[in-house]
Amino acid sequence: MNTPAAGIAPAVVWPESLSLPSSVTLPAPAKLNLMLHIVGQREDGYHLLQTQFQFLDFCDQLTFELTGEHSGGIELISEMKDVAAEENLIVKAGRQLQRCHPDRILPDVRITLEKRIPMGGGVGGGSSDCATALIALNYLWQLNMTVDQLAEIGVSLGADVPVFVRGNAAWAEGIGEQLTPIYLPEPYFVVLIPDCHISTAKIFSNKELTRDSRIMKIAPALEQGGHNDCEPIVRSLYPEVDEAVSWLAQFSKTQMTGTGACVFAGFKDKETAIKILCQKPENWQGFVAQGKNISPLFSKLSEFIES
Ligand SMILES: C[C@](O)(CO)[C@H](O)COP(=O)(O)OP(=O)(O)OC[C@H]1O[C@@H](n2ccc(N)nc2=O)[C@H](O)[C@@H]1O
Ligand SMILES: Nc1ncnc2c1ncn2[C@@H]1O[C@H](COP(=O)(O)OP(=O)(O)OP(=O)(O)O)[C@@H](O)[C@H]1O
Repeated sequence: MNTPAAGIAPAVVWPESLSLPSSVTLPAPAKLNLMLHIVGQREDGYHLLQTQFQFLDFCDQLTFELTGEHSGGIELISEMKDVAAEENLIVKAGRQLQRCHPDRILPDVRITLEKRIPMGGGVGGGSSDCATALIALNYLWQLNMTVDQLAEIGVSLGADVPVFVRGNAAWAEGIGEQLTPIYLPEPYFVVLIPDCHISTAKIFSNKELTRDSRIMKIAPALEQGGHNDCEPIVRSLYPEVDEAVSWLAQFSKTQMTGTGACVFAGFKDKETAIKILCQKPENWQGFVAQGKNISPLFSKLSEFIES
């Protein structure tokens, strides 16, 4: 019998405890929404979605160092100029964990962020940084919180945080937090980064947005794939995105991820993907990365399991 190319997967099991060195560098992977259907809206304005998330082996890097002090300090070193440290989702993650343990003075931590994931690109960089901070600090501060508790904190910081906390490619419903682990083919994606920063809230509040896509069952959705309901709005508002989709679509089925701006197409082998990326207009930005069903963060942390 042939194994299907896509289906429901077992959830990864995070180790209960890990002995991490006092200075450790961990990845925060980007994600793609391989389809994004909007099927309704909640009373609080949040949209009900059906989406497939897959991770990319294209990551920010976060280095965590325990400084030896115990004064509640979380220092963030980053080149992100337009987001104040206390507004950064990494520091917010740490503050939430501190708030959950008011009776403990947790060790001070210095976090250095090496940012590679384009901001506001629909590839989830902020959410992923946030999730890596939640997972890493849970181990480093020996809080023993469960993945469910971390995912609950995560969703209060951003709708996309839980998928990064849980670590599986996923079929997502609700506002993106009801997750079913899945496996999918792991192609090499050409990802183009149009030169525009798109606000998620702005796209979700657009009157013209389709909000009544037909609700799909998981099996046909995994088999048939889908489209992105935000794409027509974004293409009409941002000519850079429209051009990028039209260009990449010459080579393969192309879609936008999340609320944009990045657009992607998948290819079976890396060489083909690189060859296509090399043909893009010189002033465009982009990269090639492989789709991953298990988060690169989980894979990296597994190296620290004591045998
Ligand atoms: C578009 C996706 O990237 C798909 O994965 C996510 O749904 C967006 O997730 P995110 O960036 O973590 O979004 P959040 O920071 O939680 O929300 C930003 C804004 O987008 C709108 N929003 C977000 C998610 C959602 N399901 N419905 C919404 O209407 C809300 O106005 C919210 O204020
Ligand atoms: N560590 C962080 N990295 C990136 N953005 C952050 C971070 N912390 C806070 N932010 C804020 O979050 C906003 C959205 O960031 P992000 O790059 O995750 O967008 P996105 O890729 O469109 O996300 P999504 O696909 O989840 O909608 C940024 O404009 C920034 O103001």
